[in-house]
Amino acid sequence: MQLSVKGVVRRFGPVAALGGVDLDVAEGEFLTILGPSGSGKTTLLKTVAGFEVPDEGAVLLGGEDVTLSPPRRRDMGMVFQNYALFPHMTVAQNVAFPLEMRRRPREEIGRRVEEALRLVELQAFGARLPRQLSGGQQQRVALARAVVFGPRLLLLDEPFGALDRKLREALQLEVRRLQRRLRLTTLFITHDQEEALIMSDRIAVMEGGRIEQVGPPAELYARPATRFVADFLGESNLLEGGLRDGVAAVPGFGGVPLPGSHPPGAVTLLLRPEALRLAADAEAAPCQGRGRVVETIFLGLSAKLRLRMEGGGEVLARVPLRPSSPPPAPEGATMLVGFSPEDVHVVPRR
Ligand SMILES: Nc1ncnc2c1ncn2[C@@H]1O[C@H](COP(=O)(O)OP(=O)(O)OP(=O)(O)O)[C@@H](O)[C@H]1O
Repeated sequence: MQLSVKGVVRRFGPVAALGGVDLDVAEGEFLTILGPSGSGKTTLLKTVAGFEVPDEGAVLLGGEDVTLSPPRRRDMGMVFQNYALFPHMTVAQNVAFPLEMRRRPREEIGRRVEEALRLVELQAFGARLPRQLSGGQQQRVALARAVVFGPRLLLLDEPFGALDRKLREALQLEVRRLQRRLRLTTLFITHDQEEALIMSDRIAVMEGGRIEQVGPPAELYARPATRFVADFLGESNLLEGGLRDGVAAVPGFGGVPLPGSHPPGAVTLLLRPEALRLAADAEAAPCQGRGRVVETIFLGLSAKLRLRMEGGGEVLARVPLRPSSPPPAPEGATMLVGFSPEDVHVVPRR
């Protein structure tokens, strides 16, 4: 169901955990709140869930003002990182719990629990106790319990935080498939930018109790609206330069002619590591400089190189590797570094 957060402020003494948040989540959308620790993600989620009452502003669910409704009236499904299952209840009893609370008929409960367990591929585990399951299986039970009653909204707060990487990746895809299949409007919280990029229809980047930018992953990655977003989402080279007549003077690279029109003055240019070309690959690049490799990190599919530019500054380059590629350049090597101005994004200043 459609969710609107309007001008929400939440203060804890002198701290404004939320400093005026506006956010719309469309019906069926998977929206991720991404931000560093302390940026206000959990406070925002709690406000939506009804565990926090905002000092100002409103929360609307399907157009209905629920700002003052208690959590149980909001009909939201929730999964938290440590949202423990009831340890003394079986898996099936855990999943049945929200239906029991709603006093659904026995026959319906049996049918829905079975359906929900099938959705998370745990139909054979109904009789087990939570402690007889792995961490990933427990989170799948929590997920089944969150969706079994057909919630109006699904809230996920770092639900994979405690799991190892492989399991995390498998569950990310599983949650996404389930969310699409049930067309559940979902608010997901993470501080992991990679996870946000993988899962979301849109991402809202939070910092200091405010939303810095909201948009589809590819848009935020390619055209961040602030320096913070550019830096937080993905890896970045943020080059400072002076702009005159459409050409930015960037240390290490000389003049960079910028596409589009920009007022003269100081500019910040974003250049993603994969936009940089090295050595022979850089020969045809319109913007060039020379750099000395100060660090090489082999990553399997690619290599990451940190280069100190002649003329000042450091850049990070990422070069794809094939099985037949020669090993990436060793530390100490000096090489041509180039890029094309089309791959540059001018980060707006505010
Ligand atoms: N109950 C509270 N009392 C006082 N301050 C609080 C309370 N809850 C949150 N805060 C403060 O509000 C700010 C936002 O906290 P919040 O937990 O929402 O951040 P977060 O982005 O979820 O962080 P994390 O990723 O570490 O969970 C922080 O400065 C935090 O210290």
